[in-house]
Amino acid sequence: MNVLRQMQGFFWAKRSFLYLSILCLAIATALGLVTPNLLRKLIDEAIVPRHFELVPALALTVIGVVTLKAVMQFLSGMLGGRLGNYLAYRLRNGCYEKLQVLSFRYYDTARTGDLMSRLTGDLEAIRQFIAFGIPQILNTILMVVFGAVMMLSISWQLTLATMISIPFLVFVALKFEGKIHPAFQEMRLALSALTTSVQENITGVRTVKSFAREPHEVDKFSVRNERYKNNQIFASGLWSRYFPVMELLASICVVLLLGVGGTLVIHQSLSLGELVAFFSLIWYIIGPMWNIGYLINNYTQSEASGERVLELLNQPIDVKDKDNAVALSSDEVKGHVTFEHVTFAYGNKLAAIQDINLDAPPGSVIGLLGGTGSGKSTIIQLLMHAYNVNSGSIKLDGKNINDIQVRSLRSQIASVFQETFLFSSSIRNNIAYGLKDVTMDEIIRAAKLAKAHDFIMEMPDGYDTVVGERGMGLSGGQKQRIAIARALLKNPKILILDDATSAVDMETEHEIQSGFQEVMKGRTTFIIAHRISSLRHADEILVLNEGKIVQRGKHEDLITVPGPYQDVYHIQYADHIARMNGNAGEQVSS
Ligand SMILES: Nc1ncnc2c1ncn2[C@@H]1O[C@H](COP(=O)(O)OP(=O)(O)OP(=O)(O)O)[C@@H](O)[C@H]1O
Repeated sequence: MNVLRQMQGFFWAKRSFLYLSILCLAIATALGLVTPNLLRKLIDEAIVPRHFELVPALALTVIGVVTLKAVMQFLSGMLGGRLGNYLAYRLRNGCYEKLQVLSFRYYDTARTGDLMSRLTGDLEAIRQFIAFGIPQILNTILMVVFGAVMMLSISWQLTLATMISIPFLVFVALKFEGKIHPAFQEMRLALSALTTSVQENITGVRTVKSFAREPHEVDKFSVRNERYKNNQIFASGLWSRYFPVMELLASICVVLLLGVGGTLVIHQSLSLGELVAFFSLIWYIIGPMWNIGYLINNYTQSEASGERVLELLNQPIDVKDKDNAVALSSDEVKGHVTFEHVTFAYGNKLAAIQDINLDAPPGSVIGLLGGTGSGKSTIIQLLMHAYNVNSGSIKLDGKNINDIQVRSLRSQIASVFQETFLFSSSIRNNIAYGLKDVTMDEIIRAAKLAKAHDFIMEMPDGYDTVVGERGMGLSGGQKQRIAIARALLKNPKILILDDATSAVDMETEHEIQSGFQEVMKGRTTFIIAHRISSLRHADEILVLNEGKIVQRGKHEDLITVPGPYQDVYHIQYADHIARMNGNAGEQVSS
């Protein structure tokens, strides 16, 4: 119930549906009680005293009542269904919006399959509970209460006899629930493992195929499929045992009532009509008992689903705008970036970067070089305010980025990452991603600068060619060039190239970089690269090792001093250096 209270905001606007649905349900349940009474009348006042002229009117009344009850049930179901759908719709939107604002820190540990199941399976469980679960629970309560009152008004002795069987029925129902609940949970886990297999297999299809691991994947899937099948067999075994046991208990109750009721009729303390009416009321009490296990199960499952959805909705946002955060105006931003003693660690891990200082005046190019895990990408992530720094400060034009609206800050930055993500849409839309009012000419200009225009024009539909999910159908280099075009089109004040040209050949890298020279003018650019050729024109190169800056300076200076930069230079330019030395040797000897 606490879960429902917390979700109130999502369905409160349509609460009238809930009230009307409950009202219709109460009317339908109450109308259900009229039929046994009419039966009693029919037997005691028409059939036994042989007043057959009353039969047509009573029969018509029964039909009228049953029809009205059906209409009420329909309305209750329809209104409940609408409310359930409305709530699920609002929650789905709410969850999706939340996913957009959650910080990177959340995504560092989030699992795709888990999030998908919250947005699908869990939301469906909540919808079902609101649409059918709540009406069923209320229906059960109303049936038991109305039925018991009515029974008591007919015969307290028979009511007592009925009540004797109830503890047994409830006991069996609860025992069953105790077994079926874990079985369902196990089934859900097995299904989740099964879907994860499929998801990972499809996502990682290239890796699977390149390692020829198809048989292993098939085996893995078979094991999980088997586990799911066994769970289902176990659960259906439980169900198939449950109903016969309940039926047996109910039949014993009916036999008992026949005995007691028959005796009362013989001794004329009960009329025949009353006995028949009582029998049709028994199901008012026993019927709901059959469902009690299912209802409890349904309730606990939906509550668990509700908690999982609420956990996502209530997830704290790590990086968010301060109340007085300012919005940047593109015309005023110059792009002067400074890091002052910045230290940062992911979660409880060791610091990923330590005491980083840098000054990137507007229009300058900063190169970042360092081994794997040395902290290059972390510096960039912090500049985009993906995480909050642990200590120190990052400033843009002298303003601490903590005081700038996150979206406004990011709108000044365009990045091209190592891995390019393309949406399954046209190339044109992928290049113009996130930008409104972009002309085709601008898109083509950006694509030309990124050296993407020619290969796009060779594609069947040119810029309208739809690329597959994650850019399937394009080479790594082509994807990267589209990403570069996307970044250039954004016309940012700060450009980030995180190993941006790693997937293109040296020649194309050179071509793209000469394109960059032009577009980088007036923009502060950060280049992360493993190739010295990408960094050599930078105004300052920072060499990182284990999160610390170990060398800094210009290419020409860095190659002259012993250190990691010179080492990398020697490795990458071994041929060139050998040639130079050879020439020098020749000159000396000649
Ligand atoms: N999202 C994350 N969660 C936890 N730790 C992380 C995360 N990203 C990076 N790290 C850790 O932070 C350190 C610095 O990583 P970073 O990605 O900045 O290195 P890098 O120099 O860019 O490496 P590469 O050249 O391989 O991309 C590493 O020890 C890495 O394991």
